[in-house]
Amino acid sequence: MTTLFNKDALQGRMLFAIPKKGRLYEKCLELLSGADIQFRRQNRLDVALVMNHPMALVFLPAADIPRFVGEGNVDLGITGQDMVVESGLADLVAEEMELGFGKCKLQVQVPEVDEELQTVEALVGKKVATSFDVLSRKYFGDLDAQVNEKRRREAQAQGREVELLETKIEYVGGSVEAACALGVADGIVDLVESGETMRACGLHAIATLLSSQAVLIRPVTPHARSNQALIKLIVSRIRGVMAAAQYVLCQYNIHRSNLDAALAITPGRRAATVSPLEDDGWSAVSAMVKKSEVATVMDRLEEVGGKDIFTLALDNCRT
Ligand SMILES: Nc1ncnc2c1ncn2[C@@H]1O[C@H](COP(=O)(O)OP(=O)(O)OP(=O)(O)O)[C@@H](O)[C@H]1O
Ligand SMILES: O=P(O)(O)OC[C@H]1O[C@H](OP(=O)(O)OP(=O)(O)O)[C@H](O)[C@@H]1O
Repeated sequence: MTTLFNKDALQGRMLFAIPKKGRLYEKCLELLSGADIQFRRQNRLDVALVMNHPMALVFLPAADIPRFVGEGNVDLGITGQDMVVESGLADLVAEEMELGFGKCKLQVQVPEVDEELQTVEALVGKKVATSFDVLSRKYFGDLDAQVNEKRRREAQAQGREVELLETKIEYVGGSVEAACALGVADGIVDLVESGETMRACGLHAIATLLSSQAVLIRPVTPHARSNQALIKLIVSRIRGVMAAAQYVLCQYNIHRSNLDAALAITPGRRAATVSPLEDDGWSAVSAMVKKSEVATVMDRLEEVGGKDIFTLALDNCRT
């Protein structure tokens, strides 16, 4: 019987790594569907052959994807920027594009009630629990050095000995937010999006290590077997899905005397399309407008005499 965990089954296929579960999974499936990457994932299998391209999807833990990409075992991958930095392999991984979902911040959090621990300096020498131990060791390593240097200078001025402090970073695999309540740590370093988890645990943030979102990544040094043409096609399709999600097509009519003012409001991505109307002196304009700016753009078009203004959602596009 042939299994998908067989090198031969994957021979000649471009490999694309997708988080196997968790916060990024559903959004990745939407992106694959928008890019018309067709596959059927069999129950319990972490490899799926793509039906309409010589390609296979490999479902991996988000934390492992930077290594598989960086070492050239797969040709493309989606994971969080936080995972890329935490992997320590950022130099081997090229960020092809930010994907606009999975937005969060990696923050130092402490119990709100603990009045003595309201700055990161106050955590120096104490215990910090996290799943991001590489980033946390670096952050607190630098902070320990700064705090110790200050203490050393103060002690020297007073002619006394000083004890150097070292923050202890405790790795925990999940449910980091429970660490303080359980007495495992004085503070934590964990991801925050809405802040609900943090607040529910009586914690608040006192510093940010980094801001993150999902990214499409590829190896800096592609594998010799890589199908570069297919990689380029898939990247371009994903870019199209991303652009379609960010833009709408705005159409309106405008008298030619106000056309310049209107085009300054809707310059389009490259240029707006202007067509003459039968009605003397009027033009029809269509231009791509950022979704986030559409209400303001419509207000401003009305102000300069725009008529019959409407927007159309984009399903997909290439720009
Ligand atoms: N609350 C959140 N909001 C937005 N994005 C998040 C959030 N939590 C995590 N992420 C992003 O999703 C990535 C994967 O996190 P997730 O918690 O889904 O991990 P996971 O792969 O399911 O691992 P595990 O379940 O073992 O913790 C993170 O690295 C981060 O980039
Ligand atoms: O600010 P919020 O919107 O509340 O999100 C933050 C939570 O999301 C992540 O965990 P997730 O729920 O993915 O589960 P995990 O703890 O198992 O990783 C993170 O570790 C926080 O616990």
